[in-house]
Amino acid sequence: MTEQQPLPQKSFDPTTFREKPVSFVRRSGRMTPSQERAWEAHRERYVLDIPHGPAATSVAAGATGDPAAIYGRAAPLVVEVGSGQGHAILHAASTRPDTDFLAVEVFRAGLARTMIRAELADLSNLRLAEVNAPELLEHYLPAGSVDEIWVFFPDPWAKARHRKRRLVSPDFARIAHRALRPGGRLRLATDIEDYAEHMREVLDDADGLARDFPGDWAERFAGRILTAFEQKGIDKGRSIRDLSYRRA
Ligand SMILES: C[S@@+](CC[C@H](N)C(=O)[O-])C[C@H]1O[C@@H](n2cnc3c(N)ncnc32)[C@H](O)[C@@H]1O
Repeated sequence: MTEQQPLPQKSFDPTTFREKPVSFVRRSGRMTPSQERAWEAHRERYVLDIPHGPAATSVAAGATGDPAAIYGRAAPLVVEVGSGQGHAILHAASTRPDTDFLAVEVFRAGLARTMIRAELADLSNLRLAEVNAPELLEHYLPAGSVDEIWVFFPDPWAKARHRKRRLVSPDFARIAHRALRPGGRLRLATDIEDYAEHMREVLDDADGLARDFPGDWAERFAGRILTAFEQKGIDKGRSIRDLSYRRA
């Protein structure tokens, strides 16, 4: 009798396993020696110590954070999803000392750059989180605790088979609605026309979020500085589309 061979199994990788598709492919995260040094020296001051779940950038079940305890005061909170190198949030944190800011990014070298500039400016109203942003907004932060969520130039995932990875989805709209306080805002910008239209369609349909602009697109949000990333889009002749939604 021949023994039946087991079918080859896909191996289970606990560092990438998740229930839902994510909007990023984690880059190597390799840092320069000076970024490594800064990361070690200042992570305690700036990086939230969030317990991870099954994936390296997930939020462990039951992990929560209290903004008043994190910043040592009660102040409006702005969360930037996918802060990249931190240009927008560093500018905002240094010009608005009465507001607290949280940069959420899965790319550690980007966070290290943000941290170096935060430390140079001695910013006490900025923190960094190295996690998948939707999980932080859905589980870690208390419901109604965020004044503004910023999503500037999210990865477009242009190919049809990758669309499910787009950050802005009906599920994200629900998560943003939960995290925002009543009257809070979700601000977005992109240089990819098709993604701009997708975002507007999804968010127009979302329960509890209302368009906060007349006409087709929002005005450029004055607090959003021009980043190198945006400049590249402009150089390619792309239109920059802003959107703004208010939580009922
Ligand atoms: C195209 S870049 C834009 C960066 C920045 N907002 C800017 O305008 O320069 C998108 C960034 O979002 C980050 N990102 C994508 N999905 C994310 C997620 N689910 N959680 C946290 N960061 C994410 C990526 O690592 C990447 O750095």
